[in-house]
Amino acid sequence: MEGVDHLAFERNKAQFDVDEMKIVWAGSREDFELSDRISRLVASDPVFRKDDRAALGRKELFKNTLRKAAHAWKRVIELRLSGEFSALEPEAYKLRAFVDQPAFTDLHWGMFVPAIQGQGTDEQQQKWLPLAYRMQIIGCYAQTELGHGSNVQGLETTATFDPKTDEFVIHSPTLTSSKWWPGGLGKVSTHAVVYARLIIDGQDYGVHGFIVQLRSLDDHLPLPGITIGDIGMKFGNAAYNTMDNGVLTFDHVRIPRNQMLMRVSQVTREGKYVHSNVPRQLVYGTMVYVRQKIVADASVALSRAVCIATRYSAVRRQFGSHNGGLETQVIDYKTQQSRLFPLLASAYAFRFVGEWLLWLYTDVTERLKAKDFSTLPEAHACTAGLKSLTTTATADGIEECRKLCGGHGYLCSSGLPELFAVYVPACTYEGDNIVLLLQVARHLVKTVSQLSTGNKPVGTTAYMARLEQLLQYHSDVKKAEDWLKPNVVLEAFEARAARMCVACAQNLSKFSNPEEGFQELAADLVEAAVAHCQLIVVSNVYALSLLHKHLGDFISTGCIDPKQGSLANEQLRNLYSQVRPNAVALVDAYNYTDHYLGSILGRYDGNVYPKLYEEAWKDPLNDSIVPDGFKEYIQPLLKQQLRNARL
Ligand SMILES: CCCCCCCCCCCCCCCCCCCC(=O)SCCNC(=O)CCNC(=O)[C@H](O)C(C)(C)COP(=O)(O)OP(=O)(O)OC[C@H]1O[C@@H](n2cnc3c(N)ncnc32)[C@H](O)[C@@H]1OP(=O)(O)O
Ligand SMILES: Cc1cc2nc3c(=O)[nH]c(=O)nc-3n(C[C@H](O)[C@H](O)[C@H](O)COP(=O)(O)OP(=O)(O)OC[C@H]3O[C@@H](n4cnc5c(N)ncnc54)[C@H](O)[C@@H]3O)c2cc1C
Repeated sequence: MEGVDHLAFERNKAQFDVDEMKIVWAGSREDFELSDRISRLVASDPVFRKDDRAALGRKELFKNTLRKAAHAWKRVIELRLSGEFSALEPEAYKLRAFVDQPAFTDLHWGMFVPAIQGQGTDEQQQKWLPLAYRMQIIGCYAQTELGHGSNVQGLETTATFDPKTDEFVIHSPTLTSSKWWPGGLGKVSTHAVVYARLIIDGQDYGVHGFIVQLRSLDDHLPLPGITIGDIGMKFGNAAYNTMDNGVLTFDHVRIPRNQMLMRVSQVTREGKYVHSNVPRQLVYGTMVYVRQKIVADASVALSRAVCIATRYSAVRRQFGSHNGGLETQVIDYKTQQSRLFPLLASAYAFRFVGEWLLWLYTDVTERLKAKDFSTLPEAHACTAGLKSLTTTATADGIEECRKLCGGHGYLCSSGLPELFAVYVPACTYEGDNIVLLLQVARHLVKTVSQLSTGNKPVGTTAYMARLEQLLQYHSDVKKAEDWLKPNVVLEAFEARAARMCVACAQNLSKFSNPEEGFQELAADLVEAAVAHCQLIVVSNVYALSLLHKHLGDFISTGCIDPKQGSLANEQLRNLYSQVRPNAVALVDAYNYTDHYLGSILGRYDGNVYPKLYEEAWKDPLNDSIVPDGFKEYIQPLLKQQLRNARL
C-alpha cells in the first residue's frame, strides 16, 4: 500500500481549484512560494526531525531544542533568509514556524527585541538592537512574578534610583516578587527586559521596563546578586517543555541609569521623573504586539488539527456495511460534520481575521509614530478580545479534533495530544483570556456610556452609533436561504452584541460604586465582550455556526425568534452537505507537509493503518519482549498466585 493515495477519491470530488485556494490561504502567490520552499527545506533537514520528541527526557529534549535553535540560526545566516541584521523577516519567521518547537528564540525575537524597539529611546535602540539582532546577547521578557501576573500594577520587584552612583538598584523584596515564568530565562538568556517599580527618593512611580544583564557573556554564570533557574516540568510530555521558563531573584543588583527603557518616561541625572507626552499604556506595547501575533497564529494551530481530523475522518470507516460492502466513512455522519465543519470554517475565519488585525496593528503603529494616540484603546480592545476569542476556540477545537479521531486521536503519533499541550497555555499567557475579555468589556461599557455625550463610536464599535435601530431590530428571516445573506447574519450579530452591552451598562448604572458593579456583573460583561468579538470575526467573514451555537443569546435578546433559529439550523445542515465533497481539498489548501503536521492520522496519502502499526513497534517499551522489571515485580506475583492455588 506504500505510496498509494488513499484520499485520491476524496480529492477528485473537490468543486474548486485547490491551487488557487492555496494562494488565498497563504495570502499571496509570493507568500505561498515562500512557505512552500521553507516548509520543504525544514522537512528535508535531519536536524529538524521531530518524530522522536515524545520519547525524550527533559534534558535531552532541551538539548535537542538548543541544537535546533542553533541550526535554525545558521540556516538563517547561510541562506540569507533575513536582512543584514534582523531575523524578524517573514522568511525567518516561517522557518521558526515550520521547525515547530518552542524555544528561547521566540522570546528573544518575539518580546525582548520588540520591547526595546517599542520602549527604548533612539540611543538605547542603537546600543542594544545590533547586539540582539546578531544574537550576541540573548534576551527574554521578565514581567510576571510568583505573586502577580495578570495584575501588572501589582508587581513587587523594585528599581530604586541611587543618585550617588547614577544607577538603579534592582531588588526582589519578597518571595512573591521572584520573577516566575519568563520563557528563555531559566537556562539561556544573558539579558532580560525586567519590569519593576520605579522608586525615586522613596516615591513609587509604578512599573517600568529595565534592561538587565543576567549572565556572564564568558562563562554563562549568573552575575553577582542574581539567582536563576528553571521552574520545572509543565503540562504535556514534550510540548512546551522545550522551553526553559525561569525563576529569577535579584539581591540589590546595580545597573546604569541609562538601562531604564526611557521612551515613555525618563529619569534625569538629578533623579527627576519626566513623563513624555505619550500615554503610559505604551509600556504595555509589547503585549499588544504579541497578542496580535497570537491571533495570527491561532488559525495555524487550528488548521493543523482540522487537517488531521478531516483526512482521518475520510479514511476511517465504522458501521453501515451492506452485503459485505465498505462501511461508512465517519466523515459522512451528520454529527461528525456538525462538529468538524464549523472548526474548518473557524480556521479559515481566523486566518482572515488575523490578516485584518495585522492591518489594524500596522495602522496604529504608523499613527503612534506620528504621535496620534487616538486609536490605541481600539487596538488594545481588539488585540485583547481577539486573542482571547481565537485562542479559546482553537484550544477547544484541537481537543474536539482529538475526540473526532476516536481512540487513535489519543496516541501521541496522531500529533494531537502534543499540539493541544503546546497550544493550550496560549489561553493564559500574554493575558489570561477572562482578564482580557474584561478589558474589552470596560471599553464597550465606556463606549455605550459616552453615546449620550455625543461621542461618535469608531472602529469596531461603530455599529453602536445605530443603537436606536439595533434596539428595535427584529430579524425578518422567513426561509432558511435568507440566512445565506451576509447582511442578515451581520445585523443579527450587531443587534445581539449591542443589546448585551446596553443591558450590562444599564445594570451597572444601578450600582453606586461602579467598580463594585463591575465585579458583580463580571460574568455578563464577559459574555457581552464575547458577543462583540464574534461580531468582529463575522464582519470579516461569514459564520452561521456561531449563531447556532449561541442561539440562546439571539433569542433572549429578541433579535430572532425560535422559528428563525430553526431555519438557521436547517441552512447550516444544507451548508454541511455542500462542504462535505470539498472537505479534504479545503484542508489540502493549507499545503502542510507531513513533517509539519507530525501526524500519522493526518498523512497526505491517508495510509493510516500500516503506519500506525509500524509506529507502535518503535516504542521503547517494545525494545525487549519481556519488560524490565518483570523479575522483580511481575514474576513474584505470578508465583504467589501459583503458591496460593496449590494451597
Ligand atoms: C532562528 C530565527 C528565529 C526567528 C524567530 C522569530 C520568532 C518570533 C516569535 C514571535 C512569537 C512570540 C511568541 C511569544 C510567546 C508568548 C509567551 C508569553 C509571554 C507572556 O506571557 S508575557 C506576560 C504577559 N502578561 C500579561 O499579558 C498581563 C496581563 N495584564 C495586563 O495586560 C494588564 O495588567 C491589564 C489586565 C490590562 C490591566 O492593567 P492596568 O494597568 O491595571 O489597567 P486598567 O485596567 O486600570 O486600565 C488602565 C487603562 O489602560 C488601558 N490599557 C490596558 N492595557 C493596555 C494596553 N496593552 N494598551 C493600551 N491600553 C491599555 C485600559 O483600557 C484602561 O484604559 P482607560 O481608558 O479605561 O483608562
Ligand atoms: C507557558 C507560559 C509562558 C509564559 N511566558 C511568560 C514570559 O515569557 N514572560 C512573562 O513575563 N510571563 C510569562 N508567562 C506568564 C503569563 O503571562 C501569566 O501566567 C498570565 O498573564 C496569567 O497571569 P497569572 O498567572 O497571574 O494568572 P491569575 O491572574 O492568577 O489567574 C488565575 C485565575 O484568576 C482569574 N482572574 C484573575 N484576575 C481576575 C479578575 N480581575 N477578574 C476575574 N478573574 C480574574 C483568571 O481568569 C484565572 O482563572 C507565561 C505563562 C505561561 C503559562
